[in-house]
Amino acid sequence: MSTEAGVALAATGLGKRYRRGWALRDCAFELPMGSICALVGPNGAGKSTLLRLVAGLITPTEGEVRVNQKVAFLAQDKPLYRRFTVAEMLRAGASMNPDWDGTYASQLVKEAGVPLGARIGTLSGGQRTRVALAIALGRRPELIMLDEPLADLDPLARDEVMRALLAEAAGTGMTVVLSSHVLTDLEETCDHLLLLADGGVRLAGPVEDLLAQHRILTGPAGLAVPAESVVDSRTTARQATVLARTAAASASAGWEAVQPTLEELTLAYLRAAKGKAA
Ligand SMILES: Nc1ncnc2c1ncn2[C@@H]1O[C@H](COP(=O)(O)OP(=O)(O)OP(=O)(O)O)[C@@H](O)[C@H]1O
Repeated sequence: MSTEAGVALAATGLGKRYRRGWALRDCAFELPMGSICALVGPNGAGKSTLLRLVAGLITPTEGEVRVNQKVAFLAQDKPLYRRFTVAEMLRAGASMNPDWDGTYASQLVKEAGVPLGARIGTLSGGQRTRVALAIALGRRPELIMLDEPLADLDPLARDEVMRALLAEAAGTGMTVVLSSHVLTDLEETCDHLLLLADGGVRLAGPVEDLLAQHRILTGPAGLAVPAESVVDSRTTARQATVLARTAAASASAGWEAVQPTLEELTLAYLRAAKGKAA
């Protein structure tokens, strides 16, 4: 592990066991301050558990996670009171957070075009998310974690929420951890990746480095695969497609090698994890 300076959060040997078994085990990674990190993994991989551990809502069974920044957490169910008006919800935010920046939270709500007098229950999914985001940001966090914030939003609302979030991050230098199943939402926005499967870290690091360390190889079916570095391989009657670790794989005879996109890289690791679990 490198020095703590510039590190937003760092996990070592982190594990959480519920009554039914381990949800997360032997988890180690480090996230630099100011990074925008995609947290991905199949259902039940441990993403929410990890975010809840970082937020301090649950305690680790083993290991530790060190958090060096002031955290806000936007949970999957976006806890907002349906009968409250937006203004009442903002006041509730103020009463629950001693270092609340009310002017800032109200400004974010106004920028989102959400009327302060509207009841939460009458808002669209996108508007509700913007209010929940404004309340999370009203604490002026240095690190914000969002658990599938875009899940129930249409593409336009997803785009708007994402833009609002990234504008905040760019303006403040805030670290962002964003869990999502929609890989295309993450492709253009995230500079770090944390991929979990079966309660373990499968891939972690700067996106640029991870992409540079992998190649997609395509070649005729039956060609000898560079076995030691294969993450995932698929074959049709004519063609084999392999995701291989290390750029050295590009030298393998007969294969055409290109750097994967983030979506291709992530899908290959998710497929590989599913294959192992099956
Ligand atoms: N409070 C809890 N009590 C018992 N088991 C739990 C609890 N929370 C999560 N689990 C279990 O821990 C494992 C990891 O769950 P978690 O919700 O962290 O996964 P996830 O990656 O966020 O999944 P999803 O993508 O479906 O939201 C699952 O097997 C889940 O059933």
